[in-house]
Order: sequence, then C-alpha cells, then structure tokens
Amino acid sequence: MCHVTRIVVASGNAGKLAEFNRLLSDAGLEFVSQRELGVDDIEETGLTFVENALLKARHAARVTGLPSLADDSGLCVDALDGAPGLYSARYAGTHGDAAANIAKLLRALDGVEDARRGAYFHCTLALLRHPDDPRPLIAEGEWRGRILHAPRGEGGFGYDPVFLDTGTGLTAAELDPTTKNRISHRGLALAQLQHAVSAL
Ligand SMILES: O=c1nc[nH]c2c1ncn2[C@H]1C[C@H](O)[C@@H](COP(=O)(O)OP(=O)(O)OP(=O)(O)O)O1
Ligand SMILES: [Mg+2]
Repeated sequence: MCHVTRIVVASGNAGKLAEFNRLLSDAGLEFVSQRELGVDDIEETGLTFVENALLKARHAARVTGLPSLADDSGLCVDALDGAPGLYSARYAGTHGDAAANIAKLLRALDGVEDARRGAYFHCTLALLRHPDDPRPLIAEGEWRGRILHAPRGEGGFGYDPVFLDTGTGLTAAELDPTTKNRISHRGLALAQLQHAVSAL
C-alpha cells in the first residue's frame, strides 16, 4: 500500500509553481496547484508577508480540504526604503505585470550608483495542515543582491532579470533553476519546512 498525501500549493504564479515542483519532488507527496483544483486567487489584504501567506494558505485549504502551502514574497530595495516590498506584484498598478514593474523600478532608481542599489528578495511560507490549523508552520528566507540598470537573462519570473546575485555575478534570470533554488529566498525558506512537509 502506498499512501500519497496531496498538498495544494496556494499560488497562481506559474514561476513560483515551477520552482516548487522542482523543490518538492519528494516521493509520497503530491503537490497540486490551486488552479488545477479550481481555487481562485484572493485579495491580499494583509499588511505583512506572513498575514498574506496565511490568508492564501487558509483559503486554498478551506476550498479543497487539503493541507496547503502558500508563499508571499517580494523585492525590498534599500534605496527605496524597502519598496516595493509587500506590494511587489502590484508595484506598477496591474497585478503581476513584470515588465511594467521592472520599468517602474528602474525609473525609481535612475541615477542611483551601483553601491547604493542593494536589495533583497524576501519569502514567507505558510503551511496549514487544515483550514483551522491553530499552529501553522511558518518559514522565511532572504536573498541579498543588487539591482542592475537594465534587464539580463531569460529564465525565472518577476524581477529576476534585474536582480544580480553578487556571488555568481549572474542575474536570477541567468541562473539555472537548480542553482536559483539552492540560494534563493524561496529555496532557503522551503528547506526549513521540508521536514514538516515530508511528515504530513
Ligand atoms: O524569485 C523571485 N524572482 C523574481 N520575482 C519574485 C521572486 N519572488 C517573488 N518575486 C516577486 C514577484 C511578484 O511581483 C512578487 C510576489 O508577489 P506575491 O503576491 O507573493 O505572488 P503572486 O501574486 O505573483 O502569486 P501568488 O500570490 O498567487 O502566490 O514578488
Ligand atoms: Mg499575490
């Protein structure tokens, strides 16, 4: 007998889902995206990453009856006092318009020298065993780098083409997916939850 635990990944972001699929290829677990199960995106009304991650995870768990994993993440730029941060997905107005978000970010940093273009990606993950789980598992990760003056690379999603990983000298969009997962905010956060996810 083989018992397969299904977990809903509470995200509508195809880039995140691809990264989760690669990270979560453990035997005995089946990860299903919320869209495949007919779960719609909800409004992210929280004022913190953790609140938004919990809102998304709870909604997906409630609709599907499955344990759920949600990710709330963003890019925090030093010279912009942490903006776009929590509002990264809707920075330029339309939710998830990466090209417009990048254009707005590069405009906001126009004339700022390299030494002052530091930034980090933040990721908060929330894992709920059921919608009313009173002790959700939370994990966080950060990835420091620098914002370039123009996009570079074809991989990844979101702000990846303008985010330089100073360790490798490559943008997040130039890194191969396995390397990005090993060093990224999302990969680091998920490493903390792996054990709990496997024990579900
Ligand atoms: O590794 C990353 N590489 C590039 N950009 C990234 C990354 N991680 C987060 N980001 C950006 C994309 C989006 O502008 C925002 C997340 O917003 P966030 O609300 O968490 O996700 P989302 O709305 O795209 O999908 P969903 O809420 O359904 O999971 O930060
Ligand atoms: Mg979102």
